[in-house]
Amino acid sequence: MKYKRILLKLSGEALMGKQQHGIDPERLSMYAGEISSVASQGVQVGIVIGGGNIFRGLQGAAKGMDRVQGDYMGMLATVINSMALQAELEKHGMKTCLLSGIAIDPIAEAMSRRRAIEALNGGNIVIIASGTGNPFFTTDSAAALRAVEIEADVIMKGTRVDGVYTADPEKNPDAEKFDTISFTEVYERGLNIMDLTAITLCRENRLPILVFNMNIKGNLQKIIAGEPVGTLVKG
Ligand SMILES: Nc1ncnc2c1ncn2[C@@H]1O[C@H](COP(=O)(O)OP(=O)(O)OP(=O)(O)O)[C@@H](O)[C@H]1O
Ligand SMILES: O=c1ccn([C@@H]2O[C@H](COP(=O)(O)O)[C@@H](O)[C@H]2O)c(=O)[nH]1
Repeated sequence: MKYKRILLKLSGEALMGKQQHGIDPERLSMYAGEISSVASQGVQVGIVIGGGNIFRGLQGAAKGMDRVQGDYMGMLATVINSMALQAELEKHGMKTCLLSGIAIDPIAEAMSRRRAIEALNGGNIVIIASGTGNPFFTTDSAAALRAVEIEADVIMKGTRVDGVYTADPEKNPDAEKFDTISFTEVYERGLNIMDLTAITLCRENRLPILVFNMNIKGNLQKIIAGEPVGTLVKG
C-alpha cells in the first residue's frame, strides 16, 4: 500500500451530483463505496467534507448577511454532509466515528487529535466535521489542519477535475496537466487548486497533496495501489 493513513477532502458541491442543491443519493453511495473499498484494505481514512452544496459564508455576505454568522452556517452545512456520509458508510458495513470542531453533542464527539488517532487505530473511518471550527476559513484549510494533526501521509483532494493544470481547466480548454508540481510553483503560477492557507500549512509541514477526480470509480483504489492518478503537489 502506498499510503497507510490518508486525509480525504471531499467537495460539498460534488455531493450535489446532477442536482442543483443538496445531496444526491447516487453520488453519496458511490463515494461511500470508493472509501469503503480502501478502508477494507486496511488504509486508515480521515475525511473532511465541504459545505458548498448547502451554504457558504461568502455567498451570504454578498447578499448582506453577517459574514461570521454565514460562516457558522457553512460549518453546520459540513455537519449535515458529514452525517449523510457517516450513515452511508455504515450502510456499507463500515465502522465510523464522527468528530466535530464545534460542540454538537448528540451528533458528534468533540474533535481532538488524540480521539481521532484512537478511532483510526480502532478501525474506524473518521469524519471530521465543522471545518476548523472558526469563521474566515475554508474546508480546504480544515483538511490541511486535520491532516497535520492526525499525521496523515497525504491529503487526497477529491474533486471534479483530474489534477492540477496550468490554469483552471473548466475555463481554459488549453490548460495542461501536471503529474507533479512543487508548492513553490503553485504559488508562483497562482494556481487555485486549494486556498493559500491550506497550501502554506501543507508546505510548512511537508505534507503532500494529491489532487484527483473523485467522480471516477476506482481512482482511490488505484492511488493506494501506487498507480499514477491525478497530480502530486510536494515540497
Ligand atoms: N489550476 C487549476 N487546476 C485544477 N483545478 C483548478 C485550477 N484552478 C481552479 N481550479 C478549479 O478548482 C476547483 C476545485 O474545486 P473543489 O473541489 O475544491 O470545489 P469547492 O467548490 O472548493 O468545494 P466545496 O464544495 O468543498 O467548497 C475545480 O472545479 C477546478 O475547476
Ligand atoms: O473552517 C471553516 C470551514 C468552513 N467555513 C464556512 O463553511 C463554508 C463551507 O465550506 P467550503 O470549504 O466552502 O465548502 C465556507 O464557505 C465558510 O463559510 C468556515 O467558516 N470555517
